[in-house]
Amino acid sequence: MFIPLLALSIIFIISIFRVFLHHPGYRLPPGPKPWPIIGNLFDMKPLMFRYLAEMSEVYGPVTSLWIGSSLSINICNSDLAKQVLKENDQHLANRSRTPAISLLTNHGKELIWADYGNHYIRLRKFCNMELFSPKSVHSLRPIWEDEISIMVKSIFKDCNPERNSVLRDYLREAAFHIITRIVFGTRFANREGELSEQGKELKAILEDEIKHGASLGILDHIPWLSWIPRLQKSELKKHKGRQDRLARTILEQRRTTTDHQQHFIGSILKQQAEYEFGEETILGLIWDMISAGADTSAISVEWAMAEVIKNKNIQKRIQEELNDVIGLNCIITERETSKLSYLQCIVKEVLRLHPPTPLMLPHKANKNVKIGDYDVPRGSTVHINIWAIARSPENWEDPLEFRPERFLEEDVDVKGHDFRVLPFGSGRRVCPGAALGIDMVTSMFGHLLQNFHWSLPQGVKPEEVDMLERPGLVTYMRTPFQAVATPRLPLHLYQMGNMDRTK
Ligand code: HEM
Repeated sequence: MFIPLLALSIIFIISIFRVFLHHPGYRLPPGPKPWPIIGNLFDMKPLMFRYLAEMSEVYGPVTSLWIGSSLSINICNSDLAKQVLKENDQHLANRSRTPAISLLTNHGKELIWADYGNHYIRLRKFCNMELFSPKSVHSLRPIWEDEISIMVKSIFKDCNPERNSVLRDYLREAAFHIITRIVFGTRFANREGELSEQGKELKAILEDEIKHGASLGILDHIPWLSWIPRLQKSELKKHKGRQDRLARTILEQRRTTTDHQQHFIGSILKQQAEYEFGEETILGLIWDMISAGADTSAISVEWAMAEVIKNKNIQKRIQEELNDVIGLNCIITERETSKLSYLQCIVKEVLRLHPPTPLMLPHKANKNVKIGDYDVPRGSTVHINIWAIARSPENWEDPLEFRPERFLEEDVDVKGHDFRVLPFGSGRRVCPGAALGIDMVTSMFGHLLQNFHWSLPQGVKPEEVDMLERPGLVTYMRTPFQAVATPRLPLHLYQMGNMDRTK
């Protein structure tokens, strides 16, 4: 009895020391008072970006929270975001990893969770030059056009005025096949949607990934208590083993087949020697691309559909544009996308109002820096609340209104150059898949609106649609959005192959 009590007292005293005296002489941003050991853990809310936005109304645009004994600095203002992502970018480009993420990524041996340094710079160069160059993104287009055509046919098959479509089911299915084809160069299902054994395993792993990524035990936030065994550790190790086994098998199969299609594994294997990739890095890169690429696009299209279907005038205007530019006897191709200016504005507006990663990904300071009037000590985590910044009345007129026209009135970049709207982040760690993401979202959304007229389910009023988010690193709508689809093109077009449906 005496020894546990003594141990607890020592932990208590150390924690007080760590929370209150750890950063003497620093002027830290204001925030709610932390408790010993746990810091502000009990202040945390499932929708953290909403809570942090409320907190900034009380304490100001830069605030701090103690998560256990880790300091988290939260930015809710576009000028301060610029200080983080532009002026101090080099010193704030590391990543904060929970123990679970460290285990799944071998302490950041891949790209997304790697700290900024030689390994990261090499990988990032490879991504920018090889995987996401404009030429590569362009050559991947047939993959997503084919998958979108399969999605349209599947919605058409299920069309029935009595039946509500759960859009997320179609979008996730399409995004899964697009991203796995882009990465592996293989479709893991037949045209009827029946998954192969590898496809089933891939899907199961991705479902588990969400579960593991989201399951942050309280102890995970208190790094200096890392000696206490974590219950989920063995489960995480099992998950990682399963991931590696599957990716290794597919990698070996791809190594021995020659094809001329563009896909990520092909580029990785071709450049492996030049960029000195070890197996660990290749496997990590594969899972990075799949996890970063699939949900973000499906989420954006689901939000876009909800906003447009709620607002009949916007749906009417976009369909008029589609009629004028493309007509009713063929479907959109890449050639026309650039002429669909209202469609592009809708995509920008949805990324402004509903960024799929509202707090981006956590950055970490590798040096003491100053942001605004405050110190950001080395080792602290920095979150940029891009959700709050894009809804700030300081930056936007009627910020909560979904009004795509604002982007017709002002040409605003959404790929990291305008700090009022940062759905892809900015600076060194800006999303390398931004152009691909925008193209995929524009294409999916455009096809859905060109092929079908959409209405809310019988009896549902626009104001009754649940526009809250589901908690997580990426934010789907809390309630899967449902709508009724009615075909608007000549029926024979839904039966054709993708190529035959174009002009
Ligand atoms: C609508 C679609 C997308 C959105 C909104 C989005 C958004 C973001 C954001 C906010 C970040 C974090 C930036 C930061 O921490 O500073 C990020 C990072 C990343 N994204 Fe995307 N993304 C999208 C699509 C994609 C796609 C399609 C891919 C690849 C197939 C991709 C791959 C990545 C990778 C690898 C990173 C990590 C970059 C790094 O740490 O250096 N993303 N993305």
